[in-house]
Amino acid sequence: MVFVKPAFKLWLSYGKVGPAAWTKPTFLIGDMWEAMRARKTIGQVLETLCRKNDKEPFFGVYKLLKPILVVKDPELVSEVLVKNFSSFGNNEVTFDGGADEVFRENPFSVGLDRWKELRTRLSQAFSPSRVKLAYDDLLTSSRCLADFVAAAGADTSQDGLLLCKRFTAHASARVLFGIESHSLEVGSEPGVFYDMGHEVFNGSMMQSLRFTAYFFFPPLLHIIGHQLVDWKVINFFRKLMKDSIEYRHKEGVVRDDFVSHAAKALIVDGKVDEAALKKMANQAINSYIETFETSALSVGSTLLLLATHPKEQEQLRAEIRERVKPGQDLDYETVTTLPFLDKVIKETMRLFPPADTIRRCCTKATRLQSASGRSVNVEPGTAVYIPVDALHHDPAIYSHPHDFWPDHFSAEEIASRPKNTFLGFSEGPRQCPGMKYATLKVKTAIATLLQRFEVTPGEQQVLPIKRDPKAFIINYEGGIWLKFRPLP
Ligand code: HEM
Repeated sequence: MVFVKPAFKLWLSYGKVGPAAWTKPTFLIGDMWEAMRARKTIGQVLETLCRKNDKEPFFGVYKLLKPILVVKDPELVSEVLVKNFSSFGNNEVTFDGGADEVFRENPFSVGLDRWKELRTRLSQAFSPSRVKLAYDDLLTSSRCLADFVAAAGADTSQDGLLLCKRFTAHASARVLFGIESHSLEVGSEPGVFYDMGHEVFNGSMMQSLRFTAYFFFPPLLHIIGHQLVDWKVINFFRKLMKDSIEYRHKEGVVRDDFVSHAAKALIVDGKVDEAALKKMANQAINSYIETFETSALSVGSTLLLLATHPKEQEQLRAEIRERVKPGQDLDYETVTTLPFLDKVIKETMRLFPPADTIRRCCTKATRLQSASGRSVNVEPGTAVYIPVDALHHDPAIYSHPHDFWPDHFSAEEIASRPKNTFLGFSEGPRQCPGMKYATLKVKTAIATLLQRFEVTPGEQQVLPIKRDPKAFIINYEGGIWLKFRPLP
């Protein structure tokens, strides 16, 4: 009690966040209880609090006893994410030191000292020219997805999320590890490559507990262990990478792809350098984890929105058919320059962003001052949250905040709203380094499917679509159910 009361008064003691901009948290529990019980997502909890603090550029909340500054004014969002990186460069939870072997090689989870090195390495691996190299593999996987969908027949309502995860597993096996997986083989189970990706976020009770602790109460990880990625998964991928690189080296296989670029640094005197392999495999595992759920969900969400918006679906198909005649190949230049496809994908990510909250930690004392004159001193160690859902659904920013309205991404609408208010991949130096690759993957899959099928909601689809707060990243109540009718 002696400790708790002052902790709850902390925002007031900062003096600058006045009572109006300070929520009244539940004693000991704070403001995130509904998110902790999976009744709402964190993004939804923050969105409700943002509406209550409509006039405030920022406000204080509590996650258990931890005070968090929520910044919602677009100018200040830019300050935190882009302009004042020296004060807000760190993510909320960092894993430097002895923690999880894989996660401590991920720019997302390390402090600024290591971040730069890891980030540079990853940005090179996913540079625009390397992403272009991945296109043939992405197209092959998209065609396999279309064949897989066709085999089920027009009357079958298919589990859209499972389909999309099978697709990302297939694409990642080709692009990141240079192997063929069986995850889109008609009549077969999704296979071990899929299972390993699925296991990361849907593994044992202990894994789920660790992920929950990672988001809500990181000190608990010191007691229950930091190992977020199971050793079984890590060892599987390390061996896979080693075998793939050794095979190419022995057989003299030369392909201009991700794996060949990785292999160049790994073979020393005709043998695989084990230490370098570990690093490279950790990077590939992280990339597989980053892409497995997020890309699958982006493809699945886009298909669901197109299935429930036939007019937009038809408009998109007409755009594709105008550029690609029947029987003609969908090439890289075409996929990356279809304007309506680009709008549809961004609009899907606006309505249902896979990352609904961006969490930073202040590293250098600074002062945030809004144009309205309100200001707050932010001390090192303070957690700062950007409420992505609230910004994406704000009627002051988007003309049709709760509708599927691809024209939100027309040149006029973009010019009429403040910068950095679309945060599907975030903004600034920590913006998602896989953005170009993930976007290409989603676009290729959607364009390939729409060329061949009309998509409609399956009978089990729960409508209207609502997010399922129990999902680790994003899902919808009852899941995603789709039917694919072949087109002439
Ligand atoms: C549709 C798919 C994806 C979405 C929606 C997505 C979204 C995001 C978002 C919102 C962030 C947070 C950025 C921030 O903290 O400001 C992020 C970070 C990150 N993403 Fe992605 N991502 C996707 C796919 C990928 C892929 C394919 C990779 C593989 C390279 C990847 C690697 C990362 C990494 C390493 C970070 C941390 C970056 C840093 O802290 O510097 N993501 N992503």
